Amino acid sequence: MNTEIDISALGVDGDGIARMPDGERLFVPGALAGEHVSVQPVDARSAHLLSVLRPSPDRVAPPCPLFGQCGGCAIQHLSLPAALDWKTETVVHALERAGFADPIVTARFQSPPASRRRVDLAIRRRPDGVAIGLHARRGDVVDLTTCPVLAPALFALLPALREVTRSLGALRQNGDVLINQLDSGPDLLLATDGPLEPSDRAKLAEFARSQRIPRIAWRRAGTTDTPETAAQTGPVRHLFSGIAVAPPPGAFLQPSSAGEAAIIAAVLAALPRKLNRRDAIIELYAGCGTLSFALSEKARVLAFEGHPDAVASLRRATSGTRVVAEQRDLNRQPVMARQIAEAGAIVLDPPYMGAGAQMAQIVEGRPQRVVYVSCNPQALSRDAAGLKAAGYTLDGVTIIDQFLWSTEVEAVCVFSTPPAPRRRMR
Ligand SMILES: C[S@@+](CC[C@H](N)C(=O)[O-])C[C@H]1O[C@@H](n2cnc3c(N)ncnc32)[C@H](O)[C@@H]1O
Repeated sequence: MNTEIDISALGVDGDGIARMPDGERLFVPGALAGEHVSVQPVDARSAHLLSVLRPSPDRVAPPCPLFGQCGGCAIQHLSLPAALDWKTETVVHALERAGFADPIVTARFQSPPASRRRVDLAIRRRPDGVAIGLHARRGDVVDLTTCPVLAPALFALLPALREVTRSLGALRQNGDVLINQLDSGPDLLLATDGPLEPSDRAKLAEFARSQRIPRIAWRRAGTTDTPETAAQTGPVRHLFSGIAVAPPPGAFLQPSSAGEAAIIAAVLAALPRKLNRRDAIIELYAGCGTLSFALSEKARVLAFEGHPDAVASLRRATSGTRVVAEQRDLNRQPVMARQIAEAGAIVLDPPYMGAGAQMAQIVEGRPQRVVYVSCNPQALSRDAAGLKAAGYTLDGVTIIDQFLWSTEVEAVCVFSTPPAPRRRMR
């Protein structure tokens, strides 16, 4: 039976939320906060949007014809300024839940459309060819025939990529491809559900030559095997703060270069003023050095990273710099409180699940400045609660929206604590 309801909020997945008379929440995909809508209930917790009777002033026409089918974007019906406000609130609420009342938002950044330089796409063989794209929210792959998010150079590869993957014996039904748009050109990590035959390698080599792709790596789909090089036409190279790094296939890269610059600027601005040349910054979850070389302009950097290939590429680039890189699984073997305590500052950029066991050592080490780069407000809330309990203040937070039209948001948070009082000698 159709019902009219008021939408009171936008949930973390981008669905409208209505409060029902029994206090339960009803999720309505496609509806926005403040709207009066007509819905058809699907089950006790969700409903299908039939029509918007009173639209939000923030509602806009989605810029992409695939919106609603393709699972890549969740909030194209919300204006970009309103999306940035909503993402800001998500981070602010996460910090409030951790105990920091009224966080000061120091700066906000939103990347422009058509600037995404890293993407992970699914590949499906179909009777009429190959589809390459993102999964529908609860369904199959939607062929990416247009995309307002991807950088044009990256999107331009897709037609030729469809053709070459269609011809591969290694692609039986399913595969995926991670593309990093590096300074040296597109870097592809292809995974397929069948083994790579010599004839496949020849086709990939020709594709790499014709598309000016320096490297195509391959591994079996569904595995985390070390990728093998399937085709190489030239060196792989990417500059981080002017230092050339050769990232491994599928390396973590910030999704846009402007977003990367905004994160670096916020992290550098957060460092203590009195750092001197002998101080060391401890950088945790350093990847291939996105932040490391920028930080090294301020002090020595001890950079810890768990992925062996990432840390190897970082290490190869450190000669002549003030960065020392060490491989460490920071869940199993965190940097201990005693070493943390001696650092001039701690900079951490943990994965989606947050800093886990490493956070306990940071809290115990009580460094004066902790700069936390977050990609998940829930994990940030958990980790920041430990800092609050230890007496830290939150100096400010920078909001970074570089996953345009998705529900993802990043933040750079600056935490400080006064030095521990010295014990008097009796
Ligand atoms: C969000 S990325 C940040 C990388 C880098 N700071 C950047 O901006 O490019 C998180 C990094 O944490 C690393 N990582 C994930 N789990 C880890 C662990 N248990 N120990 C150490 N590093 C880990 C990943 O390999 C990845 O490089």
